[in-house]
Amino acid sequence: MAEVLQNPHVLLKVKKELDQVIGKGKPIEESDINSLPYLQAIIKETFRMHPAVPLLLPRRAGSNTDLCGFHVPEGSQVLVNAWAIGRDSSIWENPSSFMPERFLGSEIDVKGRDFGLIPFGAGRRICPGLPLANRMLYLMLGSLINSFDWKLEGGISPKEMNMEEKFGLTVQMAEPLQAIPVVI
Ligand code: HEM
Repeated sequence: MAEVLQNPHVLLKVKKELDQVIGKGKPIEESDINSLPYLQAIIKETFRMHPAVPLLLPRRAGSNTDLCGFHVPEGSQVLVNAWAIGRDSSIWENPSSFMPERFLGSEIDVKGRDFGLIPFGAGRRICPGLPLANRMLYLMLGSLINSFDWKLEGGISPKEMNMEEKFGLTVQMAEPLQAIPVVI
């Protein structure tokens, strides 16, 4: 939501998509999600830049392994930095820019098969809540955007928003977003 409000051109574009596919102010149904490619791209782009669990869950190396020139001894704790992967310029063009368009027409998804985008992890310990979370995100974000217009509290402009992050097991905005819904 913060990225959408910070990028008014993205907000305009997704509002237009929602208006055309669902109709202004109407609630979103699960069956609508497939017809909303730009909303889907916004969620993927948000996961790329702001994975909620930035280091996934720790792993332990089951055996001695050589990986990309590094020796990983058996029993080592291994952390996978999904946050850094999402900002890696060898994988993503302009990694610091919020550009949902990069996912339009792309096959990349968040289900653990594209290692450049693993907000739910991958492999045997992938998040079991993925199917639920993924659906809920579209319904929540899409409904908030389609049901209201939004203004930033204190009359600040999108450029003045503080987008700094606070790291921990999960990552959050350092300064929580304060936005006011305006009934359409
Ligand atoms: C946007 C929402 C969510 C995100 C981004 C997320 C992300 C993650 C990540 C990154 C992991 C670690 C996976 C790994 O290390 O490979 C994880 C594990 C897990 N998640 Fe989620 N999750 C979300 C929602 C949920 C929900 C809704 C549930 C339950 C209904 C859930 C239950 C779990 C459980 C039980 C694990 C541990 C799995 C294991 O270690 O075997 N998550 N999640």
